[in-house]
Amino acid sequence: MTDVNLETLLAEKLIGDSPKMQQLRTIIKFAGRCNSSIMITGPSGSGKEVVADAIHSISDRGNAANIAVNCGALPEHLIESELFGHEKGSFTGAVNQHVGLFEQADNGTIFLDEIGDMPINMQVKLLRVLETRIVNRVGGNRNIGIDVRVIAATHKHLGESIKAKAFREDLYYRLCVVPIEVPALNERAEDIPALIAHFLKNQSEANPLPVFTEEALAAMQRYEWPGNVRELRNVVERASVFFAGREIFAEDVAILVQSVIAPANQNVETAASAPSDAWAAAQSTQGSPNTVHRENNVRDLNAHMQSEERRIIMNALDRSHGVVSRAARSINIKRTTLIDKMRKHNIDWQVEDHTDYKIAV
Ligand SMILES: Nc1ncnc2c1ncn2[C@@H]1O[C@H](COP(=O)(O)OP(=O)(O)OP(=O)(O)O)[C@@H](O)[C@H]1O
Repeated sequence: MTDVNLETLLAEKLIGDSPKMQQLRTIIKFAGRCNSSIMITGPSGSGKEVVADAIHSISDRGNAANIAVNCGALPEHLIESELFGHEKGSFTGAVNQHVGLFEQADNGTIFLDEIGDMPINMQVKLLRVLETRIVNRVGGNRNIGIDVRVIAATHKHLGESIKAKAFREDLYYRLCVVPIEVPALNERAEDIPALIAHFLKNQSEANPLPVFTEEALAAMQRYEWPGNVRELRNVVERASVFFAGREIFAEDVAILVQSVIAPANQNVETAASAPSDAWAAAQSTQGSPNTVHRENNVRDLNAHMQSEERRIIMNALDRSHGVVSRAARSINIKRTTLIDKMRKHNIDWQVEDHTDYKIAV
């Protein structure tokens, strides 16, 4: 691939020209040329999968398979056979032979998303495959050689998982040959107008597009974007419906971002028509009187944030009648992330007597 083609491809896939994005593109170009394992970190929705996809596309493996696996979404008892395959009859339900994802990705790339969620016993097996480049199907006795480039990603601090013995240090170093960090959107607010234009271009042609005024763009750049680029994409989609063919002003931005997080001192019903905390912060660099008052009452920021997170999750689950996927969508996080957080906060259907929270939905 010529340098010009490579630049064009990267510019199409990864929108944004801020210094942080330019730096990221430089690392991606380097990563595309080498064959080492890569660990991509960064907050949820920041674009880790987009980066992994870009690396695959510009690499020599670009024409071979690029297989993405969400390690947090695979049921624990199926992970091994999903990743490495199984032979017919190797366990109850194995009615056919199954070629695992590693074999399917031969000569190409496998993207192991949410690697921090991989069960510890599978981490040992993954490490062995990375070291030997050989897979064994469950119930099989053949060594199958594979040539696969591994890209892993996580939004977790794996250092903490390693300390807690939930993630193997040897696997971490094996995967983290080329570490890449994707910055949060609020660290590159300069990219927001270009991202908005990009997402508007992808909207249905059925409705006339809205027009973000300069002041609305500035307000969007002041907002914190806790859900990063994914949240921005959702807000642009919402804008295309609410403001089809109309101009969007700064005050309209509050309406667009409001449904993401309810303010701390409001109940769920009233929160639906009020701007979010992050929006309140964006409105004024001084903070509104309301914000200042709430902050003065906070004596332990960590504990406060934990209890806020729990409260928001409980409200979302209540509104979705315990349907986890719907609750996750309503607060703009992945279903697997919500399940993680439910575990962290000990939310389950046994604890809460009034609602039947269905973790597996
Ligand atoms: N730089 C970018 N240019 C264009 N689209 C982007 C960019 N970054 C992210 N996106 C879009 O934002 C959304 C979220 O990106 P992605 O899934 O890559 O995030 P992630 O960091 O992998 O999230 P998670 O941690 O939740 O898996 C996707 O729709 C993606 O296409």
